[in-house]
Amino acid sequence: MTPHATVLLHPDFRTGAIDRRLFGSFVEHLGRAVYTGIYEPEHATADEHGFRRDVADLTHELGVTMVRYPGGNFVSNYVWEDGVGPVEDRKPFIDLAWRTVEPNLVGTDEFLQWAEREGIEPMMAVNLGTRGVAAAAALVEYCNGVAGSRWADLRIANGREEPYGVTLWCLGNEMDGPWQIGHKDAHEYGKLAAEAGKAMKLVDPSIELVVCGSSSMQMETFGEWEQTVLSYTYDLVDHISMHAYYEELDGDRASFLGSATGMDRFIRRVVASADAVGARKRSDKRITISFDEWNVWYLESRFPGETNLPLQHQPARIIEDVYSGLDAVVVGDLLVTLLNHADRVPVACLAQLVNVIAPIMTEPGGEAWKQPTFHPFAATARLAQGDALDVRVQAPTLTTRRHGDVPTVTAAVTWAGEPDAGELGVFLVNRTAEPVEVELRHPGVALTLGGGVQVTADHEPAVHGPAHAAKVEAEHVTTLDAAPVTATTTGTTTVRLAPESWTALAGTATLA
Ligand SMILES: O=[N+]([O-])c1ccc(O[C@@H]2O[C@@H](CO)[C@H](O)[C@H]2O)cc1
Repeated sequence: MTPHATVLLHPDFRTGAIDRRLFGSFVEHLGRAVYTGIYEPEHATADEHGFRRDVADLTHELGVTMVRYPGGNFVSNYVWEDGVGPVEDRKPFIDLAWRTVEPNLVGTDEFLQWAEREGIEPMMAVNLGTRGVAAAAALVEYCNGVAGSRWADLRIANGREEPYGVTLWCLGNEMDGPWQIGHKDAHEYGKLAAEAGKAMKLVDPSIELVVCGSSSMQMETFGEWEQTVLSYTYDLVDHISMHAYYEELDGDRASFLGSATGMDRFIRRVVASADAVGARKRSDKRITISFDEWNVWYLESRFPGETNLPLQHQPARIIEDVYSGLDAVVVGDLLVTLLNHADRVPVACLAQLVNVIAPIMTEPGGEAWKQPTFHPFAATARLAQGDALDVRVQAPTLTTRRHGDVPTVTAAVTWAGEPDAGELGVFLVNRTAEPVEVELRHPGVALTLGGGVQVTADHEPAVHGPAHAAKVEAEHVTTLDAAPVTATTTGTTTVRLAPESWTALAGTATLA
């Protein structure tokens, strides 16, 4: 039988090393991400610091390497000094981004110590909405400074002697978005980011800076924004941010299943925009991408919009999207795109970690459980090791309303180990409603595929709660003891993919 698609791979053709920070996530002071999410002192599993053990354990199982904090839109009106020092002296404030009274029980020290205890790298954001250069530099000094200066000494007085050594810093959040508190145009933001970033690196030259790119590819200022902002900051920053959320709109399943091709085009366009600035500057420096918000989010179809939110005095159930098996297939496919851009995307954050558009859900005082989207992320974080290979996929395309022509099959392959003997991770997506045969072509390479994980899409609306999540898991997430291989010859291995599915397989390979 003629294969539906072919995937050509060879270890001599590599895209780049997979930075472990690709498996980051995000905890914002938003809804129940912090309070009754990672932190709930009254919970049965809470540790001595008030953080939920069950959530931390699921975070480890998810394979999250890094967590971005404290926002998001929240950071653009956050006064970090109000969140440090004795808890009893801290004052609540109205967070304007999500119209919620923030009690300031968890702040910089509590978050950074949680991340440290859990072995997770923190990624911090500074407020460039309502604040500026001085507050940003002070926060870097508070986190990373040694004894003998004002803000470092304040940290020490607050009980933390050792600097935290936070490496990754976001210069604000989505500053192009009209919804952002302290929204700016590209020139205003570019100049402020350049000055804030300069000051922050003068405090600690070892930090890496992320400048804000566009909030989405649909923003009117997209492209122009990237080039203007980088014209001010190119020599200073390390990364430019990308944010993208995908959803099924108007029952357009084909477009939704093609989301990862939309993400791929978005990445290529941001790379082109950044490289255009570099070319103009005759610079050999390459700006990389921090894809620090990505996920499925039913934003347009279900989210009421921040300005309509009633003022909340308790952690509220804001944007607690419930995910389906279909959403999980798309999340797996988005990870395929990220792997295929390993050379330009070293940092990414699944937005978010818990309760808010999240793979982990909790009930206050109750259980914590996995959403269907948990599974492709966990399997990819586990199996994608070493380098991403530069694979060549040939597959028929189909035309979608939102993304134009998209391939019916996508693939990523990773190779860890020696140049002539590697452990493989093979990630394959079938976007069609029929099973397909995919021929892996590996000339000169002896390849053995083992087991893995398969996720299939469903046709049912997702229902909130652990019982439905468990049902989706039972029916649509399968541990494969063996790869679904249907034929082999020297140099080819054919696998069969279920309809609308994401499959991850482990393998071993040696040069023949
Ligand atoms: O497209 N939009 O309308 C849109 C609106 C808000 C928005 O916010 C971003 O997503 C929020 C949730 O992760 C983060 O706090 C923020 O950075 C991201 C996109």
